[in-house]
Amino acid sequence: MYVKVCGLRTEADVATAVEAGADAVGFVFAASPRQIDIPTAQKLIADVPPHVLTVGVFLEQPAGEVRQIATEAGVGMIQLHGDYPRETFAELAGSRLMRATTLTPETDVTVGAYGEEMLLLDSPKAGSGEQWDLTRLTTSRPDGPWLLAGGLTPGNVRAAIEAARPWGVDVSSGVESSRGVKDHGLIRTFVAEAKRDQR
Ligand SMILES: O=C(O)c1ccccc1N[C@@H]1O[C@H](COP(=O)(O)O)[C@@H](O)[C@H]1O
Repeated sequence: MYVKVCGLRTEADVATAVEAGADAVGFVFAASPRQIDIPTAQKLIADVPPHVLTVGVFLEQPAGEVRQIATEAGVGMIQLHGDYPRETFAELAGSRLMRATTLTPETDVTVGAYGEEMLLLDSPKAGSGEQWDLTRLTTSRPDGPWLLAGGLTPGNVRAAIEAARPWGVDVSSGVESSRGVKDHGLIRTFVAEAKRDQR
C-alpha cells in the first residue's frame, strides 16, 4: 500500500513520516493553514531521501505560478486540485503530475486521461478531514496508481482500504492534533495501519 502523508511543515514532521515508512510526503503551496513558503519547502525537501517522493500541492493556481513554485522548491511531483482543464496538464507536461478530483458520474477515472501519472480521489473539500461516500466507487472505479484521500485517520484507514481497494492512501487532517499541526504519534500509527499485513 502506497502511503502519502501531506501538509508537512517542520523538519520533525518530515523525519517522522520518512521513518514511519511513508512513500510520499506532501507540501501545501495553496492557501491553507498548512501552506508553507518556498525557502522552508526547499529546506525540508533537502532532508527527504531519494526513495521518498516529494509532492507540491496546488489549488486553482495558474500554471505559470505552479511551475515556478514547484521548480524553485524542488518538488518531485505536482498535485493539482480544482477544475483544471486538460490544457493546464499539457502546459505542465514534463513535470510528474497528480490529478486530484472528486468522484462524480462525470469524472474520468482513467489514470493518465489528463497526462497525469497518479490520480487522487478526494472529498469535495480538499484538506477538510471530511470523508466521502466510498460506495460510489462501485459504479466507477479507477485502475492503476490511484490514491484515496478524504477524512482518513489511523482508526478508519483499514476499513477504507477494504471498502475502496485503492492503490494508495493520502492523509493530512487525520494525523493532526489541531489544524495544520502534525501529531507524530498519529503519523506513525497511520502509516503502520495502512501498511499492515503488507510488510
Ligand atoms: O491540506 C490542505 O490544506 C489542502 C489545501 C488545498 C488543496 C489540497 C489540500 N490537501 C489535500 O487534501 C487531502 C487530505 O485530506 P484530509 O485532510 O486528510 O481529509 C490530501 O490529498 C492533501 O494533499
